[in-house]
Amino acid sequence: MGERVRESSVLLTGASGRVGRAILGRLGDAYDWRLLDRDRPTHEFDHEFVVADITDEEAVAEAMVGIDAVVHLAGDPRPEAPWDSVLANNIDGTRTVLEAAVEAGVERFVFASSNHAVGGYETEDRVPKLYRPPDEFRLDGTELPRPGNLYGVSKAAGETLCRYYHDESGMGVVCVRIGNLTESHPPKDYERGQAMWLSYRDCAHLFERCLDADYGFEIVYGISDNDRKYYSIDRAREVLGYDPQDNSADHIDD
Ligand SMILES: NC(=O)C1=CN([C@@H]2O[C@H](COP(=O)(O)OP(=O)(O)OC[C@H]3O[C@@H](n4cnc5c(N)ncnc54)[C@H](O)[C@@H]3O)[C@@H](O)[C@H]2O)C=CC1
Ligand SMILES: O=C1O[C@H](COP(=O)(O)O)[C@@H](O)[C@H](O)[C@H]1O
Repeated sequence: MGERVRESSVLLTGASGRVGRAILGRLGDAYDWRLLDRDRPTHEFDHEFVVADITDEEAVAEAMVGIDAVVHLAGDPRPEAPWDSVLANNIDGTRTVLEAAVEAGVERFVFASSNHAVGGYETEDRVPKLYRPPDEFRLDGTELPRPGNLYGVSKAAGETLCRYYHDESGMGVVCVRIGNLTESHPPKDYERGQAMWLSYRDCAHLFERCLDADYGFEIVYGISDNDRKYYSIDRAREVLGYDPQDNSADHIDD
């Protein structure tokens, strides 16, 4: 299978949120988007908008009709989210979206995973030097998940669901362990956030590559090309053609 054609119909779940905004802000005209969120949009979108909860199997199946690719962002993004919420929104919701995607013959599925799926690697003996440039420790996506909270557990479960549905159906799936997305500049006075910063520009480019590249099953890290980093972006470069333009070190005096 070669690179995607641009006329793809793409379902974007969780479209009203921050990551959705970063993607649509730059790629709004690049695909035929169908947006989905449980919250009604607070502003006008130039795209079809489905108000639905991703745990509603019928509504999700209906939203999947005619869709070529899915970017699945909907979920509870709070690192401190309680179990009942991540169980429903992040685990059950992700299973529902994956199931409907396979049923509808979707070709590409992009899952918003998180740095928190591997937060447990930030052990006391590794931090804070892990967040600083000379340190050579790197996670590259081949390591086992090691969540540091129940939210991270739910993201690791989402990745496992992605693996299962890929193996069952052959649908191309990429799990993006997103770092810390902030607009304009990296978080201030927060070394961890600077090491895993993802700019809006690089975020949109990465998701564009996830929609256009050819792959089977992948786990990649979604961060900018920061001097300070403990996540490798080599796999994203190799398989997806990710070519980030931003670096948190360039904003140190902002
Ligand atoms: N913003 C970041 O830095 C990071 C985000 N992520 C992941 O990316 C995804 C998007 O995150 P953000 O945009 O930051 O969060 P957000 O809270 O701004 O957006 C999430 C959207 O999903 C919707 N949603 C939640 N549960 C839903 C459900 N059951 N059915 C339908 N819609 C539902 C919400 O209404 C919201 O509009 C999340 O899965 C999050 O875990 C992962 C790592 C870092
Ligand atoms: O998965 C996520 O990670 C980012 C970064 O984590 P943090 O603990 O350094 O804030 C977080 O901001 C975002 O809300 C979450 O979904």
